[in-house]
Amino acid sequence: MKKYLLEIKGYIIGSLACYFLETAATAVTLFLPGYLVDHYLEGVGTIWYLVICYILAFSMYLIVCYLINRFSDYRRIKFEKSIKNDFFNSVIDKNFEDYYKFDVGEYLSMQANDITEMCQNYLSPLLSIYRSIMMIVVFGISLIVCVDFSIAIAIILGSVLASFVPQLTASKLAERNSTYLKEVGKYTSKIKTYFESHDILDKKSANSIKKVHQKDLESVLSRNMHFRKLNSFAMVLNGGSVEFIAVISFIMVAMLLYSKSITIGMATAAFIYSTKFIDPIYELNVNIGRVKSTKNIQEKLQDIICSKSSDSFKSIDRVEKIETNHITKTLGKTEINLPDMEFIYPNKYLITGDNGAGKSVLFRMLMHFYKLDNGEIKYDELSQVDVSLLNAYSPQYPVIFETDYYNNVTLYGTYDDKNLSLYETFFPDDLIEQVKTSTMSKNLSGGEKQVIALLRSLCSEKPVLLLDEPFSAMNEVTIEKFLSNLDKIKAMVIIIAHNVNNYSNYFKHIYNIYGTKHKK
Ligand SMILES: Nc1ncnc2c1ncn2[C@@H]1O[C@H](COP(=O)(O)OP(=O)(O)OP(=O)(O)O)[C@@H](O)[C@H]1O
Repeated sequence: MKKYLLEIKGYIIGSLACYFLETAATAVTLFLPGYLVDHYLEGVGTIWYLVICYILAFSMYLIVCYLINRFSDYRRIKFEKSIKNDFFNSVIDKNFEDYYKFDVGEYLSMQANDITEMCQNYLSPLLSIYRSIMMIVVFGISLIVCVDFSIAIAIILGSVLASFVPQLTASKLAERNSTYLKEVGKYTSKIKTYFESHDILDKKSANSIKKVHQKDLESVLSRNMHFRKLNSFAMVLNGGSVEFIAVISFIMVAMLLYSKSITIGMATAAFIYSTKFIDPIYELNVNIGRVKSTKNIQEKLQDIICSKSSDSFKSIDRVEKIETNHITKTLGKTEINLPDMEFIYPNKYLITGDNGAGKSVLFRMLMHFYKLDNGEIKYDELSQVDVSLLNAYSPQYPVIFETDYYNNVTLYGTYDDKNLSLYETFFPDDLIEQVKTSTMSKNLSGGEKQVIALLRSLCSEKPVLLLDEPFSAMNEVTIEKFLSNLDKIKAMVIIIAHNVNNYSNYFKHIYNIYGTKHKK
């Protein structure tokens, strides 16, 4: 958090300076009524003097309040922007295993809710704590100087004791808040799937989904209620301890007035100060609680932002031969045994096999997303290499960005388009025309999306293309046109595909994978 606070130190200093001016202006407006009560008989000049002082102090207070709000907006936006950016970049940079520690919905919820919530409940309350301390000090001194020492000491001591009360509930509150936010992450993940299921739902299944959703919603809100229940109690406890100071000062003013130890003006000032003194103490208590309630969220976000994926293998961008030897991998209850395979640049390979045999898992191992349990994968005799510049991976379900054709195939301009027009000739003209003219690639058909995914892999110009079911939504004409151009691709191409009989004649090298054992 320190790094983010340092980034906005200018705004923080500006805010603190404004808080000081606000406190000074308030202290003057609090002092003047009592002074007026004791000195109004001194003449019209004194009264005018006090009126002008009051108007000036009040005007300064208004101007400073405006500045405080502006500083608050700027620092809040900058703070949130830095954290959201760092969070997004860290998630994007994570390796496969680290990334899948959380679900996409949980990341969405953290990016959209947790960070915003943390900024709301951390930054402003943290500065408000300083503001409250400043007010307590200034009002405390004013009480001692302008009112009466014994009242001032009683109020100050009571305040110090009251400021410890939030500690009683703070850690429990933080724990409940973090449990609630975790549930919100899971809920976001689930409703994402429910909304995506919209098109397959009929009236009956829609009702089932509504019931399941209602249960999920009740579960997440019950967590919120659990947090709020304690929060309500904490507020009453913290508020009550602060209000108790008002009771003490009331009793003391009454006794001092009775014994004629203070004037009516001093009593007026004591009432006004003690009421105003209570506000910052109350705020101090509430804000300490709010800052503490974000502790667990802060730790979770910091874990994600600070943990760097530590693969520091040698990066390679060309390869002559890839070999797999005696690979086994257990995922959940499934044990996968893969046959030994050899892939030579720039040959083209077809991989086929039963559903669930481990074909996609093989690609994830070639990408080093999964670590092997046994066996090895060698890239030109090397087993510890960074393959991100070598392999272009196209997963079973095409990833389509919410942008146009060009940005999709070049991945927002990352890849060169020098051979794009050549690659476009690998597909039927009318299909390419349709894909190119669509302004929002998200709306394309399944087969059209697969065209985009293939063109993106080709434009990467990487020497190894790993294409997982690239034709599953394409018609035969399109598939055959692409396969008849296969030899024009200057890369090692490994394709996972079913209905092998239809296009096995396009491949000289075919591997069949039937090695999965299901554990009991
Ligand atoms: N992360 C995972 N956790 C648990 N099991 C997994 C995981 N990933 C894959 N599996 C299991 O491993 C097996 C192989 O999956 P894989 O996706 O490689 O199959 P596939 O050969 O590509 O099948 P298909 O042709 O149906 O796409 C399946 O039984 C799958 O359920």
